[in-house]
Amino acid sequence: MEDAVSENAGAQAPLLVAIDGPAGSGKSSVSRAAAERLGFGILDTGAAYRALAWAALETGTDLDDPAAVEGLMNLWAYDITLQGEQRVTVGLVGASPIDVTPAIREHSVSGQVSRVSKHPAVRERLNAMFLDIVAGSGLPGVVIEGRDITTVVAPDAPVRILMTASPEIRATRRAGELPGMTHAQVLADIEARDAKDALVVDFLNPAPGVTLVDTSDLDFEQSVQAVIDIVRAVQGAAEKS
Ligand SMILES: Nc1ncnc2c1ncn2[C@@H]1O[C@H](COP(=O)(O)OP(=O)(O)O)[C@@H](O)[C@H]1O
Ligand SMILES: Nc1ccn([C@@H]2O[C@H](COP(=O)(O)OP(=O)(O)O)[C@@H](O)[C@H]2O)c(=O)n1
Repeated sequence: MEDAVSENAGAQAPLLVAIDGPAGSGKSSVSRAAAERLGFGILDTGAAYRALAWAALETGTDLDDPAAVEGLMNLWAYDITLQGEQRVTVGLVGASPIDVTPAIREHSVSGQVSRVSKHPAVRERLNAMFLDIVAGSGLPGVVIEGRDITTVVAPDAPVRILMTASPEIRATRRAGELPGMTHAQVLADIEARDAKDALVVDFLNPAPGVTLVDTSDLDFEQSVQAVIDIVRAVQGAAEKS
């Protein structure tokens, strides 16, 4: 990572587009489509928390023990693609990197991620890693999406968006992706995870200066366009000044 940063030391910093929001609001899919059309990269920060939880489960690390999780972070090498199909790899000392792209989306991991993401020291280290990845990307812009991106990770990003939707709508969207589960089960899962995550970060109310995009009544295309319009407006204003 350090090599990548120094190689790009002379390059202009990428335009940062920070997007927060709860599960099922459209953060990942809408951010990805908007980034592709803008020619930007996309950094899915949740994937790192998922990969860390996966690595902890894999190595028998106690997910509730911050020191143990930090110890694990000293031993892992994490990599994620910013463009094209998403690929996530984790290398643990002494082992070759493993492609964990599908594994980190499994229910067995999703249900455990909040246990590692609740530790402030772990968040701090991952947040620093996210900024390194963006700085070393060499891209004209990067959309970075996750739970506390607009407030903690990139509070100075030129574009900051909170993407929301009602819990019922979010559950309907997620249920469409999880054929084995009923709407009620998915809604219960989403509400439980919202409650746990909300103990650590407020991702339901926009901080000052953050633009709210409520996708409850927007279809996918309209949601992507809403993000692109906000980015273009900021780019236009920057060109004029
Ligand atoms: N505005 C929208 N209208 C309809 N479906 C949407 C919309 N935004 C996202 N989706 C769909 O909802 C599901 C969840 O979206 P996703 O991007 O994974 O949400 P998040 O990253 O916030 O958890 C996906 O299947 C996605 O295609
Ligand atoms: N910036 C972030 C991103 C994810 N996370 C944690 O990682 C989990 C998975 O994130 P995700 O973005 O993949 O989850 P979804 O919103 O896509 O379901 C969340 O439930 C949070 O516990 C976080 O704490 N901070």
